[in-house]
Amino acid sequence: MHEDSEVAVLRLGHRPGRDDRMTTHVGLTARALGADRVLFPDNAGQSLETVADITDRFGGPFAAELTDSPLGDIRDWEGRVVHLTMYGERVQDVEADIRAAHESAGDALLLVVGSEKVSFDVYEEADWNVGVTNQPHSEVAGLAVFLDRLFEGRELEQEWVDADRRVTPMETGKRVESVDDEE
Ligand SMILES: C[S@@+](CC[C@H](N)C(=O)[O-])C[C@H]1O[C@@H](n2cnc3c(N)ncnc32)[C@H](O)[C@@H]1O
Repeated sequence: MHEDSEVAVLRLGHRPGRDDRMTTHVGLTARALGADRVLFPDNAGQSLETVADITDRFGGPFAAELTDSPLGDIRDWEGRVVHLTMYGERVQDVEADIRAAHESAGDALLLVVGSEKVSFDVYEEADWNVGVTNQPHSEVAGLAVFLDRLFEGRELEQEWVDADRRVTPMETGKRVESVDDEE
């Protein structure tokens, strides 16, 4: 979480039309919950634009990029690869090892989430295949729980820089303030 070693999220696969909102939400969730960067497949340009727009307005640092070689990105990753899958080891059993690799050993993490069927190569390339429960659900939910476990809740306190606007938390109602108006 903007510490020394990076946490990046790779969205594997994107079916235009059907996956538009899910791919965008993978990026928004990665940003909101402490990842440094998201990599989208190169047919997900609309999701990239949306995430970049949110980052412009609500702050960063956060990077969104397209990749034409997601499997190559996994193979060439200089760090450790965590693949989120309902078939994997239980997150509560492996989170401490993953956290130690990231925080103590300083390994960059690539968190991989799928859309449709994920090829077996990914299971083999991953350092950890991790299940957030071993029940089928969603890449967005799996990513959110995993990031919160990885950062042990510290991501909820993060400061946002270069934001144009900021939400003021309220018991009732909605308030969004321009950052320039306050400073
Ligand atoms: C809708 S699922 C489809 C998975 C596909 N049927 C397969 O065999 O890989 C899309 C993605 O959600 C994530 N996902 C779904 N359930 C999960 C779970 N229980 N734990 C972790 N990730 C999960 C995985 O990243 C998965 O690739």
